[in-house]
Amino acid sequence: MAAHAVSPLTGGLLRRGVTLHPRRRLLAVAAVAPEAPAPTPAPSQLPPSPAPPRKGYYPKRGETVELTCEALAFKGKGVCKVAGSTFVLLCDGALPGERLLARVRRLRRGAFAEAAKLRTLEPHHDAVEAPCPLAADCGGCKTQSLAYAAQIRHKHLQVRDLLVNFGKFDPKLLESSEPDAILKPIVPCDEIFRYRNKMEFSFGTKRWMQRVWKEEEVVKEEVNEADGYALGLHAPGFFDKVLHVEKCFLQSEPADKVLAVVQETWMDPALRLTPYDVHKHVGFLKHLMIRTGRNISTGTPEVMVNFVTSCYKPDLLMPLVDNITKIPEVVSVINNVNTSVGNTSVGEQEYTLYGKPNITEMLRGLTFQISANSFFQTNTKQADVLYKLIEDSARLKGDGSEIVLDLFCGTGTIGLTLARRAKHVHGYEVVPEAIADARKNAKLNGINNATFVQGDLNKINESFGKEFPKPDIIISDPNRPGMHMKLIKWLLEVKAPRIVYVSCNPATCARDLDYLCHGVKFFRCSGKGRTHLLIAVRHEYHGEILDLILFITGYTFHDFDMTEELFYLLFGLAVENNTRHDPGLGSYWTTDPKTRLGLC
Ligand SMILES: C[S@@+](CC[C@H](N)C(=O)[O-])C[C@H]1O[C@@H](n2cnc3c(N)ncnc32)[C@H](O)[C@@H]1O
Repeated sequence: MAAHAVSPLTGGLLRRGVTLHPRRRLLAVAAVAPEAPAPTPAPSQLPPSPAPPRKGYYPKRGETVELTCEALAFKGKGVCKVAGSTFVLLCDGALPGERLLARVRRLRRGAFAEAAKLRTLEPHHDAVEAPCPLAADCGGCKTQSLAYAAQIRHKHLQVRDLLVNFGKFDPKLLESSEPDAILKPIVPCDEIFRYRNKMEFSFGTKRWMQRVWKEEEVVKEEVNEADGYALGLHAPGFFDKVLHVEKCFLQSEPADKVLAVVQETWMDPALRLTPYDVHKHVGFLKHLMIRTGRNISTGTPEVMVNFVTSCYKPDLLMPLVDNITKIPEVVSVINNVNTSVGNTSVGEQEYTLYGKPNITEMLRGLTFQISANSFFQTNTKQADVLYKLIEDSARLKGDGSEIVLDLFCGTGTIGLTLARRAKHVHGYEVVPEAIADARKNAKLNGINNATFVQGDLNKINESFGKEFPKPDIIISDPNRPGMHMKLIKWLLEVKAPRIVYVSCNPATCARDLDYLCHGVKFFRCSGKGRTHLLIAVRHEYHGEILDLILFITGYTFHDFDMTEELFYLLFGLAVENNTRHDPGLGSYWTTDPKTRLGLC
């Protein structure tokens, strides 16, 4: 299969195996409506007048440019332009409405460039003071100085544009004022700090210093880097530079206590602890992962600390363990040993150095065990809201007659919350440890009508679906690359009356929705009845607030491909005459109206 197209604008993988033309990748952002202009400042406050319009401007690497940020792209990068030019420069830390000085870092196949922000010339609209003193330099949070309401507005715009440009949905139908508008309002998060139940900090040999600005002086990037050990989060765009972090507003207070104790202890020369050098591949400490759960009897926080190291030397870790276990909330200390040169935190071996091998958390009245490497939604409160929405959207009759298929089930959380109202839940997941956790979680909650199977949903064959009855409700919650074409094909063939699609990447979600909703040649559905497609999109920014966006569509299908019905009866989108090649299946996709009506 060809290399995946990685789009910084859309968050990564789009069409599997198809490299999108770089201009096309820009579409998702180019269509974002610019913000309303900021109120005009008094003449005394006016910044120096911008450079004259530069038509046909093309940046040079290393050049310092004055930019205006117009919108936010996926992962919070600012979409910036030089005055008078249409050329897009993506810039970390630039926010809509801001005028800034930046240095051009990379040119991306002539279609757009990446730039590093040097300093603000004029602040953005909706500016708020970032509570974290590291916010301007840390790769963890990118939009802390943007009012939360504005963050939500931008996320909404991004999702809408992705659905229009990649999902091929009619913008009028997406956002009509009718109650059946497809794009529902974002469900915001009540808590905008300390909401993450898991943070992963890196140990590093290159400490990234905070920038100090002197009036009118352009500080060189190199000045920010100094040799020295660090424990913290990566500087934006650098895998080898770590910003030293002593407390983090994203994690729980007990987790902050752990971080502080580790920081006080680990650099003591007497302990002979060394950070792992990602260039030379020497050193011991790789990552510090801190997870926060809840004691199911008392409801108080319980914390797991996971040291990821390059080899197994528990004696070296013991002084750290002794200190952190003085914190009453710490109930588990784990050591994952990862001998590979890669940067992941999953070890080949896992050892429990103190307490229990896992912590617990409660969601929708159920108890879940979480081990160091199992997937668990990172915002517990918002996960509760999401699962409630899923339950509502699934609309199980509650008479115990329906079959639920939970694809990408992780530790079984969604399926288990639905099991109480279903006949049986069948869960599929690739990670064996997650399947083991799912089975344990079923037992822990006295649920006997759930079966969890380990399997790779990217590699399904004709026998998939034979081992369980035809599902009434399918939950699909893939990770960021979205669903494989084989799975989409199977979903279209099985014609479950209801699909709930939960996504953490609106770009691949938009692509999958296009495939699911707008037709694939050779896929035809027959039969009559009501079919609903429900899509819940969990819109996640790295280190940012988790919002939920719920799309609900319903349609009736008759003799045609279910996607045709959706296309014509529900959305009535304009038909284009073009044909796309889908290398995943070796077949052709078409938007030809005759094909869409199943007449081919
Ligand atoms: C976004 S998580 C969802 C987990 C679960 N539904 C939840 O809410 O906790 C996606 C899950 O898909 C699993 N996964 C990723 N690729 C997979 C594949 N090819 N086949 C099956 N499962 C996969 C991951 O291990 C992860 O547990």
